[in-house]
Amino acid sequence: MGLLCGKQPGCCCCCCPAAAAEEQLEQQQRFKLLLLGVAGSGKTQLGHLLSGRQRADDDRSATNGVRCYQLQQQQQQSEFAAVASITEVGGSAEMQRLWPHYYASSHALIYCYDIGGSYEQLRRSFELLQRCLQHAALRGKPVLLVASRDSESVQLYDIEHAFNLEQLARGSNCPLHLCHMLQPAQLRAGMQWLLRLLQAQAPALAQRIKYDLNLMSWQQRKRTLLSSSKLAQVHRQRFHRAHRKV
Ligand SMILES: Nc1nc2c(ncn2[C@@H]2O[C@H](COP(=O)(O)OP(=O)(O)OP(=O)(O)O)[C@@H](O)[C@H]2O)c(=O)[nH]1
Ligand SMILES: [Mg+2]
Repeated sequence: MGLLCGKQPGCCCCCCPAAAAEEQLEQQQRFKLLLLGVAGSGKTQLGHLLSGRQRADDDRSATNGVRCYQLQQQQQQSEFAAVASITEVGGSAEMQRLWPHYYASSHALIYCYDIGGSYEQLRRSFELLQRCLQHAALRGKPVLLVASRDSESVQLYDIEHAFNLEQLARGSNCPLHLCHMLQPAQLRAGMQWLLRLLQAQAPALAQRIKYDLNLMSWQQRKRTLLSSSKLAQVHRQRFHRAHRKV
């Protein structure tokens, strides 16, 4: 005879399969989005837009570290409810060194670029994106590519063709969608595309993130162990040399 839950039918304790399924569903619809792009590309601006927060007039400084935003999608506004936490990491050369630390725990990438920038600036920005997507912990994850600022002469399809973005996406196996930050309907459709994809891939992505995080912590432990054993070896060598001399 198995143990029965003593609570009312439909209760939400951990022993109910219904509660476990609900918890799993909840976890599946909570997504972590990483917001990257070169310095001044509009990440902080976009974070405020997506979270519906007003950016203070005196808040114009570069992000030195990370900034977090929350996005809540209600079921009434869309086919499903979802909560996304968005983490912006600063885009300066120094901050870019931090980026890889956030890849493994993220479900998807939102990448900002200034569409009004020169060809050279755009080329550098997409080269950087390519390097990000080649990282093992980002490969295959969905990417929302968001243009900031106005540019009457350049359209999204010009960018797509000039920088061969389709091939970039195929090369890293990352589904890619382009939109413009200053076009509310486009941005909304872009976020819908991203969240729908994340919802469809939620169980597989959850497994992948767990695996990548375990791998990361194991590699960290291995490095610590190796460096401490190296220290021990140096200590032994010193001792042996002194011993031989005697
Ligand atoms: N007019 C206009 N200004 C923008 C737009 N996007 C960003 N800006 C301005 O450009 C400046 C830099 O934008 P941020 O959003 O702070 O850039 P960031 O990518 O967060 O930069 P870092 O934090 O330094 O990596 C800010 O003063 C913004 O007000 C845009 O689409 N239009
Ligand atoms: Mg910023």
